[in-house]
Amino acid sequence: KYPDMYIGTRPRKDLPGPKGIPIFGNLLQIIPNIKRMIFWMDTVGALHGPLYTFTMPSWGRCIVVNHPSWLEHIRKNDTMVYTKGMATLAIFKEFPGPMSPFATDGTSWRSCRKLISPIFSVKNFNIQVSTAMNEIIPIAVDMLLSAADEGVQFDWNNFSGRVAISVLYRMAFGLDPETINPDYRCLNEPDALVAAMHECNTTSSGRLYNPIWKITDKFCGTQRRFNNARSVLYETAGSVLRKRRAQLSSETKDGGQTALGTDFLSAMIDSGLSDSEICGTIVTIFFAGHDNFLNVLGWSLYELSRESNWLARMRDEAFEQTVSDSVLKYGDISRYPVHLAVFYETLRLWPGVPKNARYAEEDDVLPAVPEIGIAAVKVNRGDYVLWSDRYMMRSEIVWGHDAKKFNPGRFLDEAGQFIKPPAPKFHAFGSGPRLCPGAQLATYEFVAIWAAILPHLDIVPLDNSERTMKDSFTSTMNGEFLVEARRLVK
Ligand code: HEM
Repeated sequence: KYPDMYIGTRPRKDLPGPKGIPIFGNLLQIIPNIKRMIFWMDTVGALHGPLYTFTMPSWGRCIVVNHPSWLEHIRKNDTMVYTKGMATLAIFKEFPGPMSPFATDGTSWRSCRKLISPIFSVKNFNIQVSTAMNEIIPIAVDMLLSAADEGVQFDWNNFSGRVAISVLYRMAFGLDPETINPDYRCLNEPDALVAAMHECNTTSSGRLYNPIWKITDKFCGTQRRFNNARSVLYETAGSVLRKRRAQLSSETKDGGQTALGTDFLSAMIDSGLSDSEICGTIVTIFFAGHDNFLNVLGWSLYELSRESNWLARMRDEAFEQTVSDSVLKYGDISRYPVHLAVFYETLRLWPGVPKNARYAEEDDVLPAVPEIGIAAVKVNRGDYVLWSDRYMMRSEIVWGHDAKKFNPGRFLDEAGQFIKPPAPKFHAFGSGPRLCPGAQLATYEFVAIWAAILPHLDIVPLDNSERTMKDSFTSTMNGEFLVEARRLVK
């Protein structure tokens, strides 16, 4: 009954795809690729095109739908007709946790998005984000200058990860996590938060295509390491929250006005959220904001060091726009079209979530795509639809003949103004109801940090050869990215 597919799945003779074996479907092809699924999907996509199918335990029937027209349809119906599905939800419920929009669908998802909204809608968002950046950027630049003066080599990804944590921590709590300081030697100090983020992210993404992760993780010690790392994150959030609540209640007892402050924590306390809701939201923000910012800083340097004319244009823009030594404000980023174009182009080639999936709660039909000669596609209730932003955003069908080339110029008009690409053609921040709420924040962070570094420093990778990414939730660079910082001779 199941000649080439996983037991319980329905045959799909109308779709191409790699041939499986009875009962197990494509599991034997997937097992060696569990930790490199993105590359396996690239290889299978090169053979079968943008639409193909495979089956495996715990997921069942998977249909790969690598075209923006299908994504547009799926993502409009996200959280209701298409949900994350049990296989993925089980992983996200462990981390970032059950209170997170990543781990919920339908009405629970709506409540979780609401919990997170005070952060993105508070009136003084401009002030709190700009304040955090104003504090961290001078420290980061001083650290780079100290590395330049000593002529030391360091890992740019280590630097970027620490900047990412520092910015998030300051925005969340209005405090300095002391992850980075003006002396480059801080990069050699172990940092509990950075290590915990790394452990939670790597373990979670390694679970995605491992149908028996609950068993394997228990026996190889991963579960214990993961639990410890997750506790570090929740306890950090919990202890800052307890202190803040104690401070607020002593101010109230004294009969004074409580000064809530302008950080995310204050915004959430002010909206009446419970302790567990606040801690869950803070951990979600760390999960969502850390890796992606680290990655885009790394991949932008990688691309810019191979296309130095764009680096020169960014530097010219930074010199022209910088009127004083202060860090640019949140509202100033539209004056940096080249920085914006580089940010978007980096994310096009190295998207935030390179592969993703949804579970069909109902029977559905994906629209025909006549330009690639594909008729409407039936999706059965219980199927998973999978897509690879990496595949689509490097696809010549979607982005034209130079799709694989780093060319920020595609996002600039003739007058040099930035043109924001439409979603879901540009899908690095997702689309539909689950569109990334941190997109503007990340854009600002990117522009602010590069505009502060470039007038003072050259960051030079030691090895300019081609680099690859690891298979993880995000486009994480494989290995260290060793660089030297050099003071700019004016
Ligand atoms: C370059 C930086 C970033 C990129 C490329 C990025 C990308 C994405 C993508 C692709 C999604 C959709 C995932 C899905 O549909 O399954 C997403 C969701 C999300 N992002 Fe971002 N992100 C970035 C930065 C941030 C930051 C800085 C924050 C917050 C501080 C943030 C908060 C979130 C949240 C909370 C969600 C969950 C949305 C939901 O499921 O409703 N992101 N992000």
